[in-house]
Amino acid sequence: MSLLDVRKLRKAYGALKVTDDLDLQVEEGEIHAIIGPNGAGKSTLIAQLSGEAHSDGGSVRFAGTEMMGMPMHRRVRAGMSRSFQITSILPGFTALENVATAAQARMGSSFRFFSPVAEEQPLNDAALAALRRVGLADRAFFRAGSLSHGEKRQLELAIALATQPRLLLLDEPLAGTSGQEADRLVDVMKSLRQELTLVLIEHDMNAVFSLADRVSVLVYGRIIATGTPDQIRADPRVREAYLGEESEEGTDAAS
Ligand SMILES: Nc1ncnc2c1ncn2[C@@H]1O[C@H](COP(=O)(O)OP(=O)(O)OP(=O)(O)O)[C@@H](O)[C@H]1O
Repeated sequence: MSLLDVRKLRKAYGALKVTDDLDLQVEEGEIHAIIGPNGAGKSTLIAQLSGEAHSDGGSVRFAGTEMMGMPMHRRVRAGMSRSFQITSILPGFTALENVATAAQARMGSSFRFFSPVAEEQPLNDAALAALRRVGLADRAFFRAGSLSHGEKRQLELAIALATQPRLLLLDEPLAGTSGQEADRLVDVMKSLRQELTLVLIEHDMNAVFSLADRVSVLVYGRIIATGTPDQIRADPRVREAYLGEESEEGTDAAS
């Protein structure tokens, strides 16, 4: 049984079918990248999986349980969490406070790790562990606003990790980073493979092909191919629909 089993997922904006009977299977422990041209529906898919966006139909089974109709905080408690954009970080609060408060808010106050609210130590311990996990422990007491762009992206990861997910959904975790910052984030994601399953949307093809165990290609709201990076590179349907000649040079084919 796949950890995440998506069948016939649908969502339309008026006449525009953004996800169109989409099927996707994600296996436990893998890093699964979703690539596709601009406007293919990647962000919408992540929002539908996390419960942030309503779906018109279909099934999203996570660890054997149907998630459709469940609000986001219940999916988080079930073990499915997504990272949020830098804009959700509170610049005047420390990195530690950001992780602790955001994780608590996402799970609701009744979650076992973070209740009762009056008892802050377990909350701070969990937040610190998450910061350590992404290599940001030495910035725990720095104001989030003073962190570099790459560190803010690490902080986003820590916030998502503090909810102790079994499956982590990442929407462009490398956006806006380059060089060493991107390399550091790729290393952090690789190290997470041992303990959780990652689904990520990413435009940086070099990162995708070095990081992912499997890649799914989304075009016009449907997954047209799933396979290892080598299989995807060699797939004529993918080349025709999406990758084109740019992939041969290892450039960013999606932007
Ligand atoms: N709230 C909305 N209302 C109407 N149309 C929307 C809405 N959100 C997204 N769309 C449309 O749905 C399509 C898919 O958008 P989405 O952002 O999911 O694509 P994407 O693959 O993530 O694109 P990109 O790679 O550019 O981020 C686009 O045509 C977009 O214009």
